Amino acid sequence: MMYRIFVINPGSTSTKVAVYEDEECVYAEKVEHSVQDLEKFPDIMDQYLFRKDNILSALKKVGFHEEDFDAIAARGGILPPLESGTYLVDERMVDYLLHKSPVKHVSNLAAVIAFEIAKGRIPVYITDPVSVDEMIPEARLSGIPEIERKSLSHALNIRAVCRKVAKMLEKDFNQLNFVVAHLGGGISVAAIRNGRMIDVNNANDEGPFSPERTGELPVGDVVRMCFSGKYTKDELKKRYVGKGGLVAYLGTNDLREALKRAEKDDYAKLIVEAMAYQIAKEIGGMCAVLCGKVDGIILTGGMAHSEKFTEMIKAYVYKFAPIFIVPGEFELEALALGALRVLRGEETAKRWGGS
Ligand SMILES: Nc1ncnc2c1ncn2[C@@H]1O[C@H](COP(=O)(O)OP(=O)(O)O)[C@@H](O)[C@H]1O
Ligand SMILES: CCCC(=O)OP(=O)(O)O
Repeated sequence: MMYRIFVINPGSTSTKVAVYEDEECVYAEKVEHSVQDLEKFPDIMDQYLFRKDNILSALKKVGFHEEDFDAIAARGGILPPLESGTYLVDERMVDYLLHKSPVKHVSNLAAVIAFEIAKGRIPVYITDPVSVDEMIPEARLSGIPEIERKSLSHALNIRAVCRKVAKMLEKDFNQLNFVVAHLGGGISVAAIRNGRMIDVNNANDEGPFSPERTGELPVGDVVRMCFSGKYTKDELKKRYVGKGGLVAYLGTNDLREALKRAEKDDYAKLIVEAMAYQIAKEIGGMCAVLCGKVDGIILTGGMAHSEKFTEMIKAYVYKFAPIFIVPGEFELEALALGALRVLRGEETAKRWGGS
């Protein structure tokens, strides 16, 4: 029996959709949203109808209808911390994502829209949401009791590329240790021990600076900035997520553009090299988390397309473990395969305990 799955993955500036028939992707589209379109919605969650209309139009354009699918697979958003795996979406989860999630992230919309499209006729699944949390206890402490470190990462792509490399090595993912650096608009660097993500930088607040985010900052200076009276809370937030990193230094979030400028401009060269340096430093830290027992360091995400950039990182970390470059992201595929494993009965969908 063939299963047809509709996949929904909203990103900050686009919504990606795909149709899978078993493991085969028969249709994929990235629906781009202009800044002008998105600016109409000051609150991300108000984009709900706009995103849903875009998704349904994309479907209709290629002749699919809601009733053609056996399931919908949606990117999981910011739920309370949870184990990796595939979860059945229910009303309580939808309510949480819509009204209670502590972080407004566009991934929160995916399951909500999917649930509305499914109308209870077919199941909706999320796989490895942003808030997958498998951190070991010692990774949780920040140094201030009221603040616990949070596991908010590109868990879906990180786990998908681990599976790919494990398959290449003809080994079981659950018996391998990896350090994975997802190098996108935001950056997550994770330590994977026997298939579990035991530590990862929060891609919004910690780790290296990235094309659009500052990552970790010197805390004393941040406090001074907060109390300077010069910025509102929202302005400061935008400085560290959205307008930080490459954007702050070079006015672009595009590594290709930054690399081009670096050929002639020493300042741009310094910034790109500093980003590679910070990424390497985080990778080194995660190698220590794994006590140096690392089967592979995986570089993935959009920036891993650039050989020039991955070579800069490799120069620091090549002695630690074999390096695997898996450019781009495999989120649509990972969502489809997560749902497929459940439809085929190879895995049971987890029920979300709620909050
Ligand atoms: N072929 C490429 N060469 C170098 N950098 C690239 C390439 N493709 C994408 N990038 C860079 O990757 C970053 C975005 O990563 P991506 O994973 O696509 O983003 P997102 O996190 O938004 O999904 C941008 O800085 C972009 O310039
Ligand atoms: C908050 C962690 C996940 C994340 O940063 O996703 P995007 O890069 O897609 O915003």
